[in-house]
Amino acid sequence: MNGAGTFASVPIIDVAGLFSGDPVGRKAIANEIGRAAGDVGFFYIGGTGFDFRRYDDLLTVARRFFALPYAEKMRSYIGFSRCHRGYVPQGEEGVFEGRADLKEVFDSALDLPADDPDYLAGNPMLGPNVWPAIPGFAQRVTAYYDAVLGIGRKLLGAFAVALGEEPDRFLRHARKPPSQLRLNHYRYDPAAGDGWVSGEHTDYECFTLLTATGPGLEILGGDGTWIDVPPVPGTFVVNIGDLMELWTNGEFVATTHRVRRVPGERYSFPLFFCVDYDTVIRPLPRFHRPGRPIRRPLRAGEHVFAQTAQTFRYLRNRMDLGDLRLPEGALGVGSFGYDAVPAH
Ligand SMILES: O=C(O)CCC(=O)C(=O)O
Ligand SMILES: [Fe+2]
Repeated sequence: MNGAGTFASVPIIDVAGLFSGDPVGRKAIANEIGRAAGDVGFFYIGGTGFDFRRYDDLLTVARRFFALPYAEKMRSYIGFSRCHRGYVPQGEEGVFEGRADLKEVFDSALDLPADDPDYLAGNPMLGPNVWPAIPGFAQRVTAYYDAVLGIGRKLLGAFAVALGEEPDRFLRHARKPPSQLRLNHYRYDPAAGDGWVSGEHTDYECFTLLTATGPGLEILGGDGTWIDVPPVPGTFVVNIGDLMELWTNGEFVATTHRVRRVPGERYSFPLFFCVDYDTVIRPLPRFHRPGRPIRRPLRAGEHVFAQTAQTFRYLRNRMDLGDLRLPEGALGVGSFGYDAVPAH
């Protein structure tokens, strides 16, 4: 935790130059991205060239899926998958204080064949997706995933440049990463009062690229106040996750965030950009600074899985039964992010 100061707003960065051939322009944008990643841990990116019809298409099939009867959705239940794919009913996932989030989710990730060697070897995050029987669902989820992953690769290169590293410093570890795309559905409940529908947390991976249908996302400022991060048309919200915070020894910060209840139904689509499962993440030597303890290394996929296992009911049950153990040296939830005390 770098004890970052206060920030009043979340910057919007036009990243079009990252996709052009001009190295000077690319460096300037990378530096802007690096500043936002260090000061706030959250920023918007525009100018990505992303065709937002892919977002509309994804939203259409997400609506269709979540409108199915519960029993039908449960045919894709995540607990049936051996690599954490499928439907997450409300009550399945909870981050803090034992209270479950008030949302339902569909989880997908890199879609590997059933004979993938890591899957066959029992890797808990790598393997095939689960697809519900909705026409176009698999195609639209995949089209969105591939396009946004491509933008993520550009960003990962820009982070390296901003940090003074070789452009492929992180990218060379992103060959077969278990990056997840989540479809979050927050149902509208007129009887419910104020409060949050997704508890405060940091994201576990390198960084997240998010689209959403409306406001509700809030991030924790260094002074303990919550700041609104509503969607801005034509942009993605980007936020730093635990692994990038670790790699930079706290130079980039995995900012704590949560989702507030809003008067209406809400969908959001975070893509959590990860690196390869077995990548050992240890703080880069340039961030070994006086007064900043050097954090312990973690394996990328093991960290993501350990956090997941502590927050999903079906995995906690397996641990209770002794069928599953947390990886050696796994951290508890909430081990990253600002040290600020939240003002509730
Ligand atoms: O719904 C949102 O805007 C954010 C969701 C989120 O933070 C998450 O899924 O990790
Ligand atoms: Fe999140």
